[in-house]
Amino acid sequence: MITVGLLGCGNIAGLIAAHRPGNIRIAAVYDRHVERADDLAGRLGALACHDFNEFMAADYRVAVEAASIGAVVDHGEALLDSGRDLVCLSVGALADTAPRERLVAAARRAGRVLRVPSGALFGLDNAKVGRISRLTRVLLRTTKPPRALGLEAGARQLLFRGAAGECIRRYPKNVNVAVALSLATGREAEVELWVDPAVERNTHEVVLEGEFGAVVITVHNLPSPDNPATSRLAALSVLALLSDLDNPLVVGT
Ligand SMILES: NC(=O)C1=CN([C@@H]2O[C@H](COP(=O)(O)OP(=O)(O)OC[C@H]3O[C@@H](n4cnc5c(N)ncnc54)[C@H](O)[C@@H]3O)[C@@H](O)[C@H]2O)C=CC1
Ligand SMILES: O=C([O-])CC(=O)C(=O)O
Repeated sequence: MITVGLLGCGNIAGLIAAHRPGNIRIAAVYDRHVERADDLAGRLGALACHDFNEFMAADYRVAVEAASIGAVVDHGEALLDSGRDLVCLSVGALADTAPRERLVAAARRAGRVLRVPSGALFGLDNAKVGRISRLTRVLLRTTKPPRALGLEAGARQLLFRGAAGECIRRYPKNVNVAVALSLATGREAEVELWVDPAVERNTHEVVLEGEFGAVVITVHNLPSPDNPATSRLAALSVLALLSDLDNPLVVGT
């Protein structure tokens, strides 16, 4: 049984709770909105933590952050130092070298692992060959319905083109995947962020070229029910990651 503490009781946490398989028990939940923690804990029979100290004191093996970049910056190190693995969805917190190195150092000190799930993307598994064999192009082209960014647009519109680190600074709730792709490949991704009133799904195109050859992967993600910016796949991907922690047969690089 894998025991989990959920940091953040919003949309992804709700999906994790609804779809969790039998080998995962959510033992404790924490949100800065106390009523969200109470509500989710009530549905799960978990401990509702009303502040971060309570969450630290609770008994679970893996912390899953589904909150915000700020939550990772504020609490990531303490969670790792306490001897838990940390699964981090707000990957934008790892875009800059200094905070990333602080978290990695904490994981190393504690002998634990900071895990970045595939989230809303497919293809991070073999994208990791970029750390072994040269890639000449790493591009993420993301297209979302305007409402996912709280915008109205009459036509397809390019919001941003440039480096992943700059894109996540400008759109911290929409392109965590760009930072995940950069970390996987070891090369900062170029990003195009579009809004398009003609699309219903959050669409991510991953384009990689290099010594291995070339690949284009397009993911057409259903948005999640309570947050159109976030794809359902991101929550399911965390459950797949957690399920593998105790698995004697692990598939995928
Ligand atoms: N890596 C990936 O592929 C993806 C990552 N994300 C990221 O995952 C995170 C969660 O997404 P959702 O569940 O859709 O968001 P949400 O907004 O529905 O829920 C986030 C919850 O966390 C709580 N929270 C935020 N900061 C907190 C803090 N410092 N301390 C305690 N509670 C805090 C909020 O009150 C809220 O209830 C976001 O940062 C989002 O950008 C979303 C989609 C894909
Ligand atoms: O859920 C998605 O499609 C991607 C997303 O919001 C993110 O990476 O922050």
